[in-house]
Amino acid sequence: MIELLTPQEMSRADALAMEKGPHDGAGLMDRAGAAVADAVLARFAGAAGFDILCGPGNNGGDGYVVADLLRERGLDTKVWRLAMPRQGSDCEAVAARCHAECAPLEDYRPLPGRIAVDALFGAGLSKPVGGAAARVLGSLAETGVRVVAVDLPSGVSGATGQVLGIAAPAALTVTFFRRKPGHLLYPGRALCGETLVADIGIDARVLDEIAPRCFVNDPALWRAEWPVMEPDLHKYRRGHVGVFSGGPMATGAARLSARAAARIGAGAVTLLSPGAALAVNAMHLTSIMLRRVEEERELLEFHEERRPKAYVLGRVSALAS
Ligand SMILES: NC(=O)C1=CN([C@@H]2O[C@H](COP(=O)(O)OP(=O)(O)OC[C@H]3O[C@@H](n4cnc5c(N)ncnc54)[C@H](O)[C@@H]3O)[C@@H](O)[C@H]2O)[C@@H](O)CC1
Ligand SMILES: [K+]
Repeated sequence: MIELLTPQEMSRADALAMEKGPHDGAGLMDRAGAAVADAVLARFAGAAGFDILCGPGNNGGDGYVVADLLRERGLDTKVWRLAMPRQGSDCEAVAARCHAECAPLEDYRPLPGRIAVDALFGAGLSKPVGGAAARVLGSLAETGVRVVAVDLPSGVSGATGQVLGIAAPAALTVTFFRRKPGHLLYPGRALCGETLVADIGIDARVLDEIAPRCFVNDPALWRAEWPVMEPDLHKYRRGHVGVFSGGPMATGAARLSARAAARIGAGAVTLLSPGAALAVNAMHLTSIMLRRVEEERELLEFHEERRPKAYVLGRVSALAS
């Protein structure tokens, strides 16, 4: 089963990992930034340059690490900061040792051919994006500059996938440890582009304490509950379903229900049809059986004979008593 973590659960995972070691906050951030830089280089090494858009929190901290690593490679790299790093944060520590050139975010203009690394907000997004950040994200979306999002496209809620204010679509999103619901739920899912999950050295055992309640809808989640057919199973042991049809002008829902019952594994399905609709139903049925049931007596006869396990009836079903 693949766990999904809400932003709060992810913060707890970070905190537990720091508590248990071996990496402290800045160490995890170094690994997160390195994972993003590796992904950027693997796909966009030939870009004209790299603009790293950094917010004031730890998402921005990942951005400073990316900027330093790309700069060390001799690549044209520039940091555009929305605000100074939050005091006392891991972001502040990594920003202090970042050697990339820094400029205010409001002076940033997207240039074709360059890559924008979006490290404005991640798990800590707490209100709709406005001001300079919103203008920049809007201009990224308009110019179609390729964006690599750190953790999540800024503006996308990790909890719900909803956009708070504005978000720029990313070509690639690199997230850490586990995905968040916002990576899978629309519109976040579409805004993330390709999503990579990087191992940043958090021990999976932290999940025992967090006890996540949300998982990727994958066969591993429900395969154990899937009914297994024994080799000697036959249709008379898989239940019979009776489906009531309406009159000649109201037969569709009943046939859809009958097909659905057959598809989910009923051994036999009988469509119980008023006489006037028999021909209409017969025209459309192959493996579903058809039987005239118009009066209570006919239903009782069918019931005695076939002992169905379930009946499906809708608004148009009616019997003459
Ligand atoms: N050491 C750590 O804590 C690690 C954190 N990681 C990164 O840290 C991120 C989470 O960091 P934070 O919890 O600091 O949160 P963020 O950096 O996502 O954002 C929090 C900051 O942004 C401000 N903010 C939030 N929404 C805003 C808005 N709409 N407009 C203007 N300002 C806004 C908040 O006031 C706060 O200063 C993750 O997404 C991940 O990228 C990873 O590097 C792993 C290690
Ligand atoms: K981001």
